[in-house]
Amino acid sequence: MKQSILVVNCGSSSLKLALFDENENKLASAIAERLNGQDAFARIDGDEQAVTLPATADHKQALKALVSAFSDRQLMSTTPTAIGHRVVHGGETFRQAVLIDSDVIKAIKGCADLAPLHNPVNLVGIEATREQFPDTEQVAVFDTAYHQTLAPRAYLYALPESYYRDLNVRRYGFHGTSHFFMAHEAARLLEKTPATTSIISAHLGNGCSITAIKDGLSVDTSMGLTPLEGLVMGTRSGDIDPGLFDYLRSRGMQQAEVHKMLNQKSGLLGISGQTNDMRSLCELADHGHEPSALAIEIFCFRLAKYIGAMMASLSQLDALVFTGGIGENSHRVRKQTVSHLNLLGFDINADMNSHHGRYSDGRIDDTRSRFPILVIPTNEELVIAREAKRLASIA
Ligand SMILES: Nc1ncnc2c1ncn2[C@@H]1O[C@H](COP(=O)(O)OP(=O)(O)O)[C@@H](O)[C@H]1O
Ligand SMILES: CC(=O)OP(=O)(O)O
Ligand SMILES: [Mg+2]
Repeated sequence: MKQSILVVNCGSSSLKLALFDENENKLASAIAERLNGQDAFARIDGDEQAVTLPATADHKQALKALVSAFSDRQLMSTTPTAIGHRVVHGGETFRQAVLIDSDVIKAIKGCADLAPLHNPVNLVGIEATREQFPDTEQVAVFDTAYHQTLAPRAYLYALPESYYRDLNVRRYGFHGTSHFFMAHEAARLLEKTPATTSIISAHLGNGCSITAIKDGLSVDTSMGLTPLEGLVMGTRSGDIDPGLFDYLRSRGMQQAEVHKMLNQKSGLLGISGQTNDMRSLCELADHGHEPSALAIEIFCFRLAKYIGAMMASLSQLDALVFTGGIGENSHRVRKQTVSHLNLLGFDINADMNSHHGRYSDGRIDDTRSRFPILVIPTNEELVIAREAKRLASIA
């Protein structure tokens, strides 16, 4: 019988699916967007015809519809042999991926307070696939797991120690699956081994984070207790002064309102007043829209400052790596970011940067640059599929 591994990534309003065969070939991938609201929309990559969904479809309905569409279009012939789920917050409970059982589900629920936008919806995905494929082994792969090698100097906040001891308040870090993949891909491209490779990995998607990786291990990262800390993101503010809470409260704003403002109305969207989509922002900026140009500049400046900060954790640097939808595609963001780092010795090659993809080694640094600069497409789904295959003991 043919084996296949289904990878499920549930975001707050989206569902991404990928299907792999036992040899890690991607058989199909699909996305459903605008779930739990109006105008849900789904499509299979490489297929122009949309997959029909009820307008107010939730994650469960979207999953069913996409799995049936995979079968109807002959992309999937049998029940998957294993299912891998992205789970955002594993707290300190999960240092690595695990097979899902009822205790694991309970523990993931236990971490939900720390990632209220992500974990509950990850659990909806797990419940939906357990219902649809009750006999298939399921594996949870945590964004936080790769960052469990951070030392106390990097993960502790300068708060009274009881907050860590009694309330688990610490920096956890996220996007670990992508940063782990960068550590391995960069080593491969540089013809080294991960255990001897040190990089700074900038994952720039809707959520953005940066990680210092020393000899293959995460040693510092920009996201903290929740995925709100650090870089400027699509709709999240990243770092702010916590004094803002007192000030806004004194001006009559409620906690829920502040939460929504910082998570959903800030970042690129907040500054530009237009969109959280970097591609659209670049177009707007090209047409002279100043708030969009400013949003891009604040995004790049914060990122550049963090690249400098990440160097404090490393004793050698083999490459600066850009990944995620923005990191892989926006030559403007890469150029503007590196322009703040000339004093540290980073220099980009304008031609290689704007024609990235023409060169198979991923390099975009100039010969003058002290450090290699790489663009590497991320593949979180492949890492999740590998973990699912490993833990579900597929031959
Ligand atoms: N050609 C491009 N130029 C600039 N930004 C791009 C381009 N292609 C994609 N992006 C940006 O990548 C971001 C989405 O990244 P992605 O990694 O796909 O997100 P997610 O975190 O949802 O997986 C969006 O801001 C999008 O505009
Ligand atoms: C943790 C996080 O920010 O995830 P995403 O980029 O999917 O929002
Ligand atoms: Mg992504």
